[in-house]
Amino acid sequence: MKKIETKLPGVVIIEPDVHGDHRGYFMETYSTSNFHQLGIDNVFVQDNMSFTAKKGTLRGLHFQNDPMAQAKLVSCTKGTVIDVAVDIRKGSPTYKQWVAVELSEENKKMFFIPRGFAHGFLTLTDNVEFRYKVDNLYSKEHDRGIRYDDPSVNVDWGGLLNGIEPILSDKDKNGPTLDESDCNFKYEGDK
Ligand SMILES: Cc1cn([C@H]2C[C@H](O)[C@@H](COP(=O)(O)OP(=O)(O)O[C@H]3O[C@H](C)C(=O)[C@H](O)[C@H]3O)O2)c(=O)[nH]c1=O
Repeated sequence: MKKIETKLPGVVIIEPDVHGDHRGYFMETYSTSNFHQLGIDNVFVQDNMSFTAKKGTLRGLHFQNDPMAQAKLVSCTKGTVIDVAVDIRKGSPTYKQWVAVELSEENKKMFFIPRGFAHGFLTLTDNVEFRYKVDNLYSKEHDRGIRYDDPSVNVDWGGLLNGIEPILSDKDKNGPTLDESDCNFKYEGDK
């Protein structure tokens, strides 16, 4: 299992060891010991899975406010997405900066996003299966979203939107910018 740092401290890409043979392949996608070696000791308490039928659908940018903030370990097990994490911790040296990574059934990459970051993805294919582990339970009252096209964050979704609005939930379509939101994360040093 290999960890690749990004420009956002704590936000890392993980490449699992894939054991291929004539039948197909096997890989450990998570173990406490492997992740401890990577310096990730979050205790995951919930597994999620979403299915997105159409290419050009965007889910995000989402987070849960403290005290129900969630770190996420995400991967795409069918299809391909551009996955994005945004630093939304006021006072952080990388506040409002973002990183994007292509996750796919093909590349089997995983992406670890600590608490204090918004997360979202744009589907590049139809029939995307997206799976993730979170280290805090879902809390509807703490669930928040900010606009995928927040001009003060200025995420480059791979130039794939070219001004075409992606398929969005009503919540995401009408979401606030980060400055308009009641996001309550404060920077307390990089973990
Ligand atoms: C997140 C969540 C949602 N729900 C229910 C609430 C709604 O009735 C329904 C769909 O929720 P939502 O539209 O928020 O689903 P997504 O747009 O895929 O949201 C997710 O997408 C981005 C990419 C994320 O990183 C978050 O984990 C999550 O916010 O599932 C639950 O029952 N449990 C949950 O943990």
